Amino acid sequence: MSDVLAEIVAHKRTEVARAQQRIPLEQIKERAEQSASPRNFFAAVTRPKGELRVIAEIKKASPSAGLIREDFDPVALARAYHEAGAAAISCLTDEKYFQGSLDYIAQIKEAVPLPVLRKDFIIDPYQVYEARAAGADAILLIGECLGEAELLDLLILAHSLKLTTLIEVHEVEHLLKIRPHIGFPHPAYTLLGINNRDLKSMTTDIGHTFRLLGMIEESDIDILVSESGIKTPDDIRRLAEAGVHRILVGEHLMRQPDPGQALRELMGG
Ligand SMILES: O=P(O)(O)OC[C@@H](O)[C@@H](O)c1c[nH]c2ccccc12
Repeated sequence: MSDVLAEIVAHKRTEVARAQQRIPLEQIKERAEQSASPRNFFAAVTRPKGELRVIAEIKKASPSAGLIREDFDPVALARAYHEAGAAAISCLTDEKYFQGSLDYIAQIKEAVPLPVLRKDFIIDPYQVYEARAAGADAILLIGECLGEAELLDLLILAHSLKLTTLIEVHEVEHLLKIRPHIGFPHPAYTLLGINNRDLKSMTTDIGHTFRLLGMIEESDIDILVSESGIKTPDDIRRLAEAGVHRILVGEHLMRQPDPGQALRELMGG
């Protein structure tokens, strides 16, 4: 684990302990089970086959970039993304490092019909219940943060709550670890993300997706999401030529005065 990631994960453990004192596990479980049925994030991102689908991200700040967008209204951003043709929304919910909030999810879902991913560092079942209770339709699981047994437990729990999971990796080592579990416990609810950001050097390179592509089954290409560092229509064209049609874009859009217009331009008018 990189230093940044290790620090964030350590902080998450204290955060989960604190949250559990406020709302005990039994109570958050109850709230999760009583919340409305999730929207189908998986279907929104993978259909139709072979066509570009963009997960547009709502992110005010990040450890690598600092403050990204001063004028930050998550609901207005979600509306703009929806009108521009985003397939789904990714919303940072980490408060300390990304200036996000779990409350944004419900606000966004009230404003747009798109499914929403809780983008956070999930290391504990408590956070999965919390995500569902907050209205999330999907959660991110990061290969670099989780051992194999932990990953399987979280996948089973997410599936029992009808959440889609996006399992993301950067390192080859972690791709090898998670590869046998792609599609577990249900093939219709897991997505595989390749994160182009190297958390050690904090640089992004979409070439990383091409390098790892050879290690991914042809049949998994439709569930593959290239994440981070995507900025131009040319990036998208190159990914499409390699068969990658699902992408996750944050910073580039968040830096533009008009993120909706920027998304339209990115997707090719
Ligand atoms: O802002 P970018 O370079 O377009 O990247 C978006 C997304 O991939 C990035 O925010 C991300 C990928 N994996 C994460 C894990 C946690 C927090 C954030 C992320």
